[in-house]
Amino acid sequence: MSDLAHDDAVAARFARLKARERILEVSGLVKTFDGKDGERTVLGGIDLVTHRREFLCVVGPSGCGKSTLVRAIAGLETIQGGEIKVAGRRVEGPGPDRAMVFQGYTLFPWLTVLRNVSFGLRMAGVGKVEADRQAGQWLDLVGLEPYAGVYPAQLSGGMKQRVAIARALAIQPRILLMDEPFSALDAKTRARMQTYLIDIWRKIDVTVVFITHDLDEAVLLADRILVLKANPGEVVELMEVPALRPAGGRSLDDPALKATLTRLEQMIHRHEPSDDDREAGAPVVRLAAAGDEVD
Ligand SMILES: Nc1ncnc2c1ncn2[C@@H]1O[C@H](COP(=O)(O)OP(=O)(O)OP(=O)(O)O)[C@@H](O)[C@H]1O
Repeated sequence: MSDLAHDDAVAARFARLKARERILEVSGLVKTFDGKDGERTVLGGIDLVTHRREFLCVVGPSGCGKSTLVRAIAGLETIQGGEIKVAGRRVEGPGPDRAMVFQGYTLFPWLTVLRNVSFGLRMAGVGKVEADRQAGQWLDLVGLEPYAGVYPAQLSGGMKQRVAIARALAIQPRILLMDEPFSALDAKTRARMQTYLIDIWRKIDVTVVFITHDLDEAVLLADRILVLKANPGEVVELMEVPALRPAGGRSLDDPALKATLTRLEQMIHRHEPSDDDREAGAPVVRLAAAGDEVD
């Protein structure tokens, strides 16, 4: 594809995305916490619109409020200003239209894989036989049907996260909220999980909000990337990733993705905490950059 045809195809893709229904609308979101030195504003007025079936990544320095934002969308935090709407309805607390997957393995160790996945369905009043049938289908989707009868302790880290994804999706949420779900996994497993997740997301009607520290992961996965800065957490930019989704998945060799990555790194570098912040005891913040691994 020529550069121009590629740019046109990307523009058409974003036009289609933005024509879709608004699933998540965050306006003027303010979140404060009481600390020993008084009230601290963690999120200082966040505005964000995410469309149906969009894949949104959230990046920003440690402590900028990524988890707090996602927890607020989940309905797990009281907010001090603004509002959050999911499919047009104001969020007042947790609900089945939103499901979460965390970094740590949060499966119930005393339940089999199948029962872990059917748990939410049973809680929602679905009968045992039907809940198990549906759970089996979700396990099939994440490629773990053969492990239905085993216990989480018998699974690898990547498999546990696939079960956690199946469990979250089983209640058919509108939004899947993922807080650094792959960051405890080794690089190879993590790459495989990214591919699995994109395959699953393509097959079902769900909008993903995915927090990551890893900018490579963000450009490989996202339609758009929400870049936050810290103290207080505010939106720096909602960046469109100018790439299509080829059948074999995106590659960091794609010049458009390389350029996006460079721009992201520069943007985050500009918003890193100053020496004054560091001296004041704020956590030293940086994101791992491509080609900058420790050995
Ligand atoms: N329950 C709480 N009480 C007081 N302060 C809190 C609470 N939860 C979070 N904070 C503070 O709010 C700020 C934002 O935290 P949050 O975990 O949302 O950031 P983050 O961007 O997800 O960080 P990280 O990348 O390190 O996970 C931090 O300074 C944190 O200490």
